[in-house]
Amino acid sequence: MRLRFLAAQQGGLLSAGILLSLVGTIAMLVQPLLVAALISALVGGESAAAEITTLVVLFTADVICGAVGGYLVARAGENIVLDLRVLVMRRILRAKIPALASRDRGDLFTRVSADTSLARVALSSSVSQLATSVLSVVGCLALMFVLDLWLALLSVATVAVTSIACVGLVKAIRRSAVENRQHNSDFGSVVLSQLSNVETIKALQAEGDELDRSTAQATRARGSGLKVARIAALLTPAMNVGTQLALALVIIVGAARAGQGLMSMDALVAFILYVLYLVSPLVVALMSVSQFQQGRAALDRVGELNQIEAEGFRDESPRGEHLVRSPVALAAAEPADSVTVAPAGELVRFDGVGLTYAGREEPALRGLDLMLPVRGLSAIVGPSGAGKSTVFKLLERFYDADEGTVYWKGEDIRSLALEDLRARIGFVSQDGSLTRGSVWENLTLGAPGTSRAAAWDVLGAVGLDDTVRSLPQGLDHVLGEEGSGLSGGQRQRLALARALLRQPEVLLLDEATAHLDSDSEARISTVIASLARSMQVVMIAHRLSTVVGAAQILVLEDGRVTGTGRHGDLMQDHETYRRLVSQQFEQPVAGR
Ligand SMILES: Nc1ncnc2c1ncn2[C@@H]1O[C@H](COP(=O)(O)OP(=O)(O)OP(=O)(O)O)[C@@H](O)[C@H]1O
Repeated sequence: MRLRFLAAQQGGLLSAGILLSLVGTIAMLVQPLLVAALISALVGGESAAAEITTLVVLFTADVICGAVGGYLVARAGENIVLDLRVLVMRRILRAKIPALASRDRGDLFTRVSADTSLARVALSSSVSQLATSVLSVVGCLALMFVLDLWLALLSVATVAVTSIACVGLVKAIRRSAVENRQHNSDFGSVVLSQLSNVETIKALQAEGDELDRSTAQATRARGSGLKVARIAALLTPAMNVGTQLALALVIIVGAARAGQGLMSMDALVAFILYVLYLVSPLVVALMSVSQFQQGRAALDRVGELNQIEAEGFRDESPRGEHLVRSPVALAAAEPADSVTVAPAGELVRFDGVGLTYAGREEPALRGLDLMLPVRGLSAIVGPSGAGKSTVFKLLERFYDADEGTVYWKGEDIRSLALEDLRARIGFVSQDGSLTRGSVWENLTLGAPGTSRAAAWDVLGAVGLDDTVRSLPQGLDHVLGEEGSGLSGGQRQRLALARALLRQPEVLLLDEATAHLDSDSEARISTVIASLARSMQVVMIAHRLSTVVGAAQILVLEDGRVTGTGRHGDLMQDHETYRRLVSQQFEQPVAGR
């Protein structure tokens, strides 16, 4: 799998770190033997300078190798997390909208943040800990056997019985930890949705209910966390009981053997030190196997994101700067020998287009036909749920039609490179969709090469220049989450300016004037009318006062276009349009 590759890429760093840690472990393992030699020298009244010097050297090597090795392994681990997160975020940001829509946002968030961290542990520190602790255990045992066979057999038997009991505990910890991670992920989902809807929660005075909801999830997470803690709390004492038992037996039997002259006192001291050394690496070895398995499970969860269906971009990592149309880029992108040619003046055509969203029985669009010319103002009106926004989503290719074809200048849009198609479309959604960051960052998102002068021009065009000048840091003023700090109308005008900076051929406005007061609306209407002289502007509008001047109004009902024409024609011929208009104006609006 590609993700495992990431660990391989850090192989050099990891191996160096593990190797150094192993050297440190060997330096530690030899120390009891030197202590024995030191005791023997001191008891025999000989000079112990050599033993003391070697002990100091070994101790220093143990500390330095352990520290540097640990750092290198941690560094490799952090590199792995970074690579993993970049890989996964690239996949998520390039994912097809339907593939993302079917997933829980909290679950995605946990996978990208918490699971990548767990995967780091599996691929770095647990591997290193396992290697050093296995070496410690094997080394201790081997040296114990060298020192005294019978005492070693006795210790191994005692420690083995305890270890078998502990393996059961480690498995139980793993099961509960998996459950705990799921509970934490569920808690994260609830918190995410509450943070996104905090104003609605307040307006509905539902703080109490929502607090109950997040508390319930947090309580579940606490429950499973405590379960992990309870079992983990048993593990070290269980291992300690085994060691104390082994130690007691070693002291009793060892002293007896030393008394009988079967082993020396200094060997007994060294042996006791090895018994003491044995416990901690044994616990660490057991825990690292469990961590490794948990990390592998997390890695699989992260790896599964790699299966999310991605959109087909020509460029491996598309960035706005390559995509914003310049006259040169545009000329190059025009199909030279296009087989299909659009009728003169035609920009977009929907031909018998149908779409049913996943999980829905009723189609959102059915056999929809429409044509958008290269210039002019078009308006899409119709009752709620008629399919107006879906038309935009198909044109942006967030979704592909189940039946029929959408054409761009006579070419099936599925045959165009996505980056070329989207570079030609400006889109302003109902909420403006701003993000945390400065006005400048929001404005130039998708148009990174923009000059300050061009930015002021476009802000002036949407009537936002004075507002931005009055902000404490002007263009560099930092907005809060989702553009908070600006009014709804100002956010929409900033989003409109951002779309205009990309010099689109078609501008899609999904109720983009919905939040404007009549003054701002009049200003924007003037801007839109002048834009429509050089490009196609399509407005979805519930406020029909904004569309009466449109060159064509398309009435959508139940996923079909049931009428096309100017306001005056539709007032005469189209009953639904007349009804929509009369619902908004006390007196039916006179035809133009
Ligand atoms: N992502 C989606 N998944 C499932 N169904 C959807 C999705 N988006 C829209 N729909 C459904 O498709 C139909 C058309 O939706 P669409 O948003 O295009 O209507 P609309 O005319 O823009 O409505 P409104 O004026 O209320 O915004 C509706 O029945 C809606 O519930």
